[in-house]
Amino acid sequence: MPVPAIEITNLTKRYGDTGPLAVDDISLAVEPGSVIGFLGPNGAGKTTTIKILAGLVSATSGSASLGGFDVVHQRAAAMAQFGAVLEGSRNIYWTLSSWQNLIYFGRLKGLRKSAAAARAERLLTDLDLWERRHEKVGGFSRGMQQKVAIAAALIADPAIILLDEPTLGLDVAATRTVKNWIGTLARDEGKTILLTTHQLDVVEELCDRVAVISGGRFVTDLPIGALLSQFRQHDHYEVRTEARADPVALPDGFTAVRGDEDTVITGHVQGGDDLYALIEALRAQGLPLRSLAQVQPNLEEVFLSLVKEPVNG
Ligand SMILES: Nc1ncnc2c1ncn2[C@@H]1O[C@H](COP(=O)(O)OP(=O)(O)OP(=O)(O)O)[C@@H](O)[C@H]1O
Repeated sequence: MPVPAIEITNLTKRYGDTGPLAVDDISLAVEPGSVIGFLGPNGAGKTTTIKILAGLVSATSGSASLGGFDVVHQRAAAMAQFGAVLEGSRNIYWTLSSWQNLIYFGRLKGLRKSAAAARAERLLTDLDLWERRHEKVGGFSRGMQQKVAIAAALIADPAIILLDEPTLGLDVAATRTVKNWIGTLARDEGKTILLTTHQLDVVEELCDRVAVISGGRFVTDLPIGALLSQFRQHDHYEVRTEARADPVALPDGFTAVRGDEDTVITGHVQGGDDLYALIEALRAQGLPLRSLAQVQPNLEEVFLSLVKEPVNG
């Protein structure tokens, strides 16, 4: 791999002298131009890790670097590598307009006024905010404010973008806009993006790779396809038959739920024999086979089983 865009080595964080480990010896190397989803339940250590990368929290031990620059020992160079939108913190000034915010953050990042203005125009146009650039951000909807926050993080055109819950609290339309925009930044502009989210459809759509953290430790770190295929070793089938008052007798491993129209039977099938046994059982009870489909787990199912039962990454 070329120099990783984001590198974390044996990183540990304990808040206070006696608190539990919020981050417990994690290591990660993210290839330039990739999008990595950082997933985990509440309190898993995601925000702490991002704050260490952003230079806002100091690590207890281990190291972190951005674009090859150590966030502690080469702080200025490391800080110039990224833009961040952090969860729950107000990343922009609500009493200023989006235009004023972007110029302010551009100047703060060391841009000349003309460069900041050119970049702000492009970002606000891309995000459909150009017409309203002189309105105060405080009067914007949550989705528009989030778009301005992301634009502010991108004002100096950083190579690395850290996004903590970028779609939190957004409605469907605003989520779609932000999601599309993250996709464009990754695909067309080659940015390296690390994002945390509890919205797994966001991860499934945008990420090349997923690292799942639980209790401060990585549970797994895999390309998204590999992660899903771990759960496809056994085919999961859904079979529909008619809804009857009597319970349906099923071979082991299958469960039935009776709806108004159909009875839906689901189960993991480890070979053709399992499926034949089910079909034979239905036939013996005079139940017609209305449909038979192979169903794939979605990322949410995968994530929940990872947190419950670790697999090797
Ligand atoms: N400033 C702090 N002082 C003390 N403990 C903290 C502090 N910030 C976080 N923690 C603790 O560190 C652990 C990890 O928290 P962190 O915010 O990193 O998790 P997270 O994965 O981002 O969770 P969420 O999905 O809820 O945002 C938690 O046990 C949390 O209570």
